[in-house]
Amino acid sequence: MEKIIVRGGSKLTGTVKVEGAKNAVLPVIAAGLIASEGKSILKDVPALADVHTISEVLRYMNAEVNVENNTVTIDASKELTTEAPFEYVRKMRASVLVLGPLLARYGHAKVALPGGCAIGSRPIDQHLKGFEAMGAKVNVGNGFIEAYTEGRLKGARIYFDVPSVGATENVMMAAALAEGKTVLENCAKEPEIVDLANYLNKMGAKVIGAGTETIRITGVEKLVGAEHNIIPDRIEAGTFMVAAAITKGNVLVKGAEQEHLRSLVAKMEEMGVIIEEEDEGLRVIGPEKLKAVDLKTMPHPGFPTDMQSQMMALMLQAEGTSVITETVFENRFMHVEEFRRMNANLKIEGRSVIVEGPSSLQGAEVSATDLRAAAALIVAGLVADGHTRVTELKHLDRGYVDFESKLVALGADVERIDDEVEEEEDHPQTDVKSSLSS
Ligand SMILES: CC(=O)N[C@H]1[C@@H](OP(=O)(O)OP(=O)(O)OC[C@H]2O[C@@H](n3ccc(=O)[nH]c3=O)[C@H](O)[C@@H]2O)O[C@H](CO)[C@@H](O)[C@@H]1O
Ligand SMILES: C=C(OP(=O)(O)O)C(=O)O
Repeated sequence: MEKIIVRGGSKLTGTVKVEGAKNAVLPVIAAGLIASEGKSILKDVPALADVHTISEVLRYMNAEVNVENNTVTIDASKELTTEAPFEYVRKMRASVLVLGPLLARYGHAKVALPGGCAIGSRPIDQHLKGFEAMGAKVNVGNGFIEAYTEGRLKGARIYFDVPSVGATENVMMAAALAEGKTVLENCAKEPEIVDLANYLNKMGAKVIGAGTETIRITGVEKLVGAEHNIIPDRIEAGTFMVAAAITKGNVLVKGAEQEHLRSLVAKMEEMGVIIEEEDEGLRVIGPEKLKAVDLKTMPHPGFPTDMQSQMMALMLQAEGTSVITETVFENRFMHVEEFRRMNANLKIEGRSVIVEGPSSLQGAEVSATDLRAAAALIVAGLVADGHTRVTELKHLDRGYVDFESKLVALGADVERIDDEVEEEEDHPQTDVKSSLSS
């Protein structure tokens, strides 16, 4: 098993470039299924495990997908299979995003039920409610969701009970090929939804209002492949911003979009971090002392839940009591126990965590509980005394490209090793022959 070893104590300096956004590229690749003609060429695609998983899902469905040098080409013009088995959905929940495109194009889609995960139960009732409102019949049973419709989906007015990113995307894709007009209300407003709408529009869709509460879609009869550049990853950018701040460093995060990061920038500034907008991105300068703050995760433009664990690491270094309240996912505090192994002073109270800082963090063996927790533990390791060993790297690799190499380029002492090699070094196996002869 692989581990990342972090030796704390280095200040980060220099420049790091962010990749294309995982949460933008996954729905965009799923949307590639909707094009019955032409090829899509997607650029600035991050080389992530999740990108390979969603590409495998499309290939399973008979689409041609080529992933090379940050470019993905998709040709979905052949007849497609409309089912996605559990082996893919298990690896990556975003596989459910093929439901909308397939249902709209073929009137049928069957996808394994995603089930719960480490951060919460993550139901998909709002996706299904949207499809049903457009005339689909939906059956959930035997571990599958199956949706079908006679003829085309019909445009409808749909009010989401919660502003769900995935439901907004899935239903928006379905509505792009539906008959007539669809109005989606109480939509999620994340930048990744705007990116998906832009791609759909390049394919010939008529979507307006993405990024606001109300999205209006006029259905068209067919969509064709298009070229599209994926937006920069605001969560990867935010993670490096926190890494720079926690080490009292000075880092230019190239590609960080101030517009997408307002809530994070505001919170970090409240803590005393200096953040300057430059032509190429955001420069982050960590202060000698960080101030304690309170924060609450909320749908965009509120503070992103995907930055909650990294900010917890930063708060561990702040002077005083900080409170983090998680309102998006009901179980996204699994990393608290791992931070405690590093000597952090944290207390969970319902949906909040009370952080008493500054903690003198100590290196320990910790396990990544989800992908952001993986990054947060590594970031905490940058200021811990001694070695921090982070395991369960499959989570990290879902969402970060070359995380450790990028940190090393900024001056951190971080390496990925194979567990067995490390054990071999710690306890070299006795050479049986030489020990017998001695
Ligand atoms: C691939 C991707 O883009 N993942 C992001 C996406 O996940 P995802 O799209 O799964 O997250 P949602 O926005 O759907 O979830 C937000 C909240 O809505 C609830 N909910 C959602 C759907 C539904 O049908 N019913 C329901 O109750 C969820 O349980 C959760 O409490 O947005 C999350 C919230 O910003 C991020 O943490 C994830 O990184
Ligand atoms: C929770 C996340 O992603 P996903 O929805 O793909 O699990 C994340 O990116 O932090």
